[in-house]
Amino acid sequence: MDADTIIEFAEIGAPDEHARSAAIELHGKLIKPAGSLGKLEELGVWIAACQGQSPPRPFTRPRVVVFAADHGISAKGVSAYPREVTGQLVGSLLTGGAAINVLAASAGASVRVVDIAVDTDAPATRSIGEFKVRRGSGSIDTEDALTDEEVRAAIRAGMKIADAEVDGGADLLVAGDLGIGNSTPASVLVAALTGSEPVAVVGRGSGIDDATWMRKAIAVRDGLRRARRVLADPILLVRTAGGADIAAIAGFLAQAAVRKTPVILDGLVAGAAALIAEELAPGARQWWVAGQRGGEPAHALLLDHLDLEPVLDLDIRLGEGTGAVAALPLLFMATRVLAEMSTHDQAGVAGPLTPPPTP
Ligand SMILES: Cc1cc2ncn([C@H]3O[C@H](COP(=O)(O)O)[C@@H](O)[C@H]3O)c2cc1C
Ligand SMILES: O=C(O)c1cccnc1
Repeated sequence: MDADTIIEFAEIGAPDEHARSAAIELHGKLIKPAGSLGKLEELGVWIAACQGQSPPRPFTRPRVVVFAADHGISAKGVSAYPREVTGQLVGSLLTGGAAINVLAASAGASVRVVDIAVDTDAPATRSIGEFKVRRGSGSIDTEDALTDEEVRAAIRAGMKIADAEVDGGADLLVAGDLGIGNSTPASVLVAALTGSEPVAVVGRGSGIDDATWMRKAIAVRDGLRRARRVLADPILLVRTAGGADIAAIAGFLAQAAVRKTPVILDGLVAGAAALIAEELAPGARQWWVAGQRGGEPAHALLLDHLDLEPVLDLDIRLGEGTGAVAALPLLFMATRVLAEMSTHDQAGVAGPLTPPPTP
């Protein structure tokens, strides 16, 4: 095997305990009753621990990378949209008209689009095809999504992109997905890794009707039958029942943790990739926060499995990274509270009558 296709992650270290304690202590000194900023305090403490310093530095380069791929299963009528929409949407992301462009611009993040496996010659995808590992993918109800070589290339691509982003100064990462039909493989992976039945994971995806839901449930059932045979091997699992976008996102999320860079997780599809990433690089989840609770049933299952409590409850079920970026303003606030608020001493404001118990 080519050295470039061996998938190995450095051991995942935990976020810094000293910085965590220092941030908790600092929260107790700021001019507010201890704990009164609720979850914003917990988020700030987590960010300090990830950065290894208290107070944490306000983010300067939050970055969204959207991974686009086609899915063979879309030919089985599991989506509300035809497959060619994926390539068309890539064009929209590049010209700035997609949901993620608008949310990211509002929240102060920049967006990069990567064509990992879009089956098109459109100029838009050609120009971003540097990491392309194939065109499309196999129909996971009857065949593997990818070959062994392809799945490794996709994971490596995600790892390299995470490295390049961190080396380029990104201090907070989001992975987004784009691929008509991709909620089907994502649902299969969640069912496989959480031990759930098909009916518990099949959601409405891009807005499917009842007849489409039935076809999707059958596709998930058949995909799950194949996936369960390879459950013990995460690379084989994503090869069998995932896709190139999911594989690349898994590599990206695991490598972000290796690089000690915090991540906001998006919805079902990025979340399914997060399950794979946690299998590949145990402990990676310590570097992730869940942006919001989405509307897909499998999303709730995967968050439980990763033991992540979402910051928000917005019912976003789009993908593209939107559910993650929606929580970004809160992470900015949580960081700046620690970095910029005055302490009682600095402000000359008297503290509580009796000092609060140390947490
Ligand atoms: C206009 C449009 C924009 C999107 N942005 C993300 N998705 C999301 O929905 C699709 C997955 O749902 P399903 O499995 O039902 O096809 C993917 O493209 C995903 O990225 C979109 C879907 C559409 C139609
Ligand atoms: O939650 C998601 O990530 C999602 C849900 C439906 C369709 N595409 C993505």
